[in-house]
Amino acid sequence: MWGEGSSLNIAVSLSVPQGFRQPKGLSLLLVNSRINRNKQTRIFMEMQGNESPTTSYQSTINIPHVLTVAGSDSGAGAGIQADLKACAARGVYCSTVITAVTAQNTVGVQGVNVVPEDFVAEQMKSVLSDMHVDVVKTGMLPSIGIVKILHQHLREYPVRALVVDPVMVSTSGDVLAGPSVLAGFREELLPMADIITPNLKEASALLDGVKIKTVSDMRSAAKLLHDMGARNVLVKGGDLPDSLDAVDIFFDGEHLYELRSSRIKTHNTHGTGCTLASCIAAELAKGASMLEAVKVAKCFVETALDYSKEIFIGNGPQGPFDHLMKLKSNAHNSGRQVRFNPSDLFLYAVTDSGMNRRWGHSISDAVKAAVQGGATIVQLREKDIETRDFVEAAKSCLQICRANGVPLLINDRIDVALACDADGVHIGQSDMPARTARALLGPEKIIGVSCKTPEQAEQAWIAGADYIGCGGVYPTNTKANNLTVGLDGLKTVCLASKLPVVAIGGIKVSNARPVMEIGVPNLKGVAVVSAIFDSECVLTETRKLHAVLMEATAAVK
Ligand SMILES: Cc1ncc(COP(=O)(O)OP(=O)(O)O)c(N)n1
Ligand SMILES: Cc1ncsc1CCOP(=O)(O)O
Ligand SMILES: [Mg+2]
Repeated sequence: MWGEGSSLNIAVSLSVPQGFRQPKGLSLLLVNSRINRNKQTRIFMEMQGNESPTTSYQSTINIPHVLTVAGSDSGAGAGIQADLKACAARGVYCSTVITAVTAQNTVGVQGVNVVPEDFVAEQMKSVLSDMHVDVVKTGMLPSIGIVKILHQHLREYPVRALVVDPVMVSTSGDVLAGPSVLAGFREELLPMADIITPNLKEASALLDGVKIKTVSDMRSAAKLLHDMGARNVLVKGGDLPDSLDAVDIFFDGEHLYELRSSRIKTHNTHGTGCTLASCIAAELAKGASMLEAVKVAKCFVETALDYSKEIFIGNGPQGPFDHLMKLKSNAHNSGRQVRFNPSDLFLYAVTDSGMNRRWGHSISDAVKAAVQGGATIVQLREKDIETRDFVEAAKSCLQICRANGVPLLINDRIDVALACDADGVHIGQSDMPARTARALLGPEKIIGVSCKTPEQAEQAWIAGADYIGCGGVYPTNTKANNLTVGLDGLKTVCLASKLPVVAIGGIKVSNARPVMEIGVPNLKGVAVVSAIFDSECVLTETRKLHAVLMEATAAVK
């Protein structure tokens, strides 16, 4: 149902009368648009041309849509309520088929009332026969009959992807689906699932009680579940004993990925599984690849957990977290499709207003030349510019960068990054903490942090950064009082860092090669200011540096 590179689900269909052919000189004109009751944007178009009369036709754009088939949680931390909030936070429409109503709070599950099977079927038909659903996500499926109904409906109304969260036991330990449902999962749902997201207990139950106690066990479990028919498997290691990190294993049938992040110390974890699966579904509905969807979903959950550490709802041991309160991400509106690719760090161009003034270059002309010369990422480091001018310059640079598929980051200024919807920020040890920047920017934006020591690199990773900048590798005049760490210091930080690294400080055509050749796989490139911007022809200097980096990488391989 789902494949890498599936396109975004914006379909514009134009219905014209049978036998209609567009006459010469006739054009389509968008004259009006509005959202109707069925969440479709209706676009009214008119045919205009020499010939009269003018004819009106209608066209539709579908909004990404997830259907969740799950149980209701009266405490609203998990189940249908979590799914609705997760989809809303990710900017996706969510319809619901309720399979059971639970009386539940932060203490546990006090009661379960299973919805009659024929009424589950009726809800499913109502939604699927009327609305365009991109992705179906399943949660609590309390009976084998309901599993079968779901199976039948998915055959009758195929969707682009099926995300199966095999809910069996609540976080409080209450059983939500008995052993008979297990057979249904194995026989009916796994072979249809584009991804299945079991926790350790669920993975073990699906595999006839096999013990899963280590990351290596998780890897084997992911492979076995894949063999049972699921196209992709995410085994969640939240319950892994003695693990300081949150480790999940993702297997796409070919590659195993170990997705690691720091474990967030909080009791407010009720509903994380439902939220994660719904976020994956939402990202798939928007057109992301499976791995990208999983990574964004994991980052979203971590950020929400971190910012809900202090909230207090209910008196039980496991509270809900807040999907929306402090996550003000507008990233789903962003023009970039891909979040962050470490290879973007290859030739990292950092602007400097003083240098541009000296050579009579505008910021956008300098950025354009750098991008044309081969820069793979751009950072606007404008230390002495009015905020208003900064935002304007950033907007025009963003257009240039977007047109060339190059990410644009803002140095220091999270407000400017938000104002122009830049792709991310670069922050130093005395700038805003990376964790706070992440909460403000949301899970999709790129965050880079300057680090000179292994400890700082560890902290950057814990805080949710995407890469680190390490330097000054060589002495520099561009940044005052900057400690030089040298090639050895760079290597030490790279070896300690779980994140990709870009080297910075005094790097130019004549000395870039030894940097690229330090022989550490996570050193992904060099960041330069004066080497390219302190020159009359930014294009030529960038090209020269690009050639040196290419040679150095070819020699290393
Ligand atoms: C890629 C990259 N690495 C390091 C820095 C330095 O950032 P910071 O330490 O915050 O210093 P300023 O650049 O703000 O003076 C960077 N900008 N980019
Ligand atoms: C911003 C920064 N951070 C560490 S060194 C440095 C300046 C790099 O500039 P240049 O490439 O001109 O040496
Ligand atoms: Mg800074």
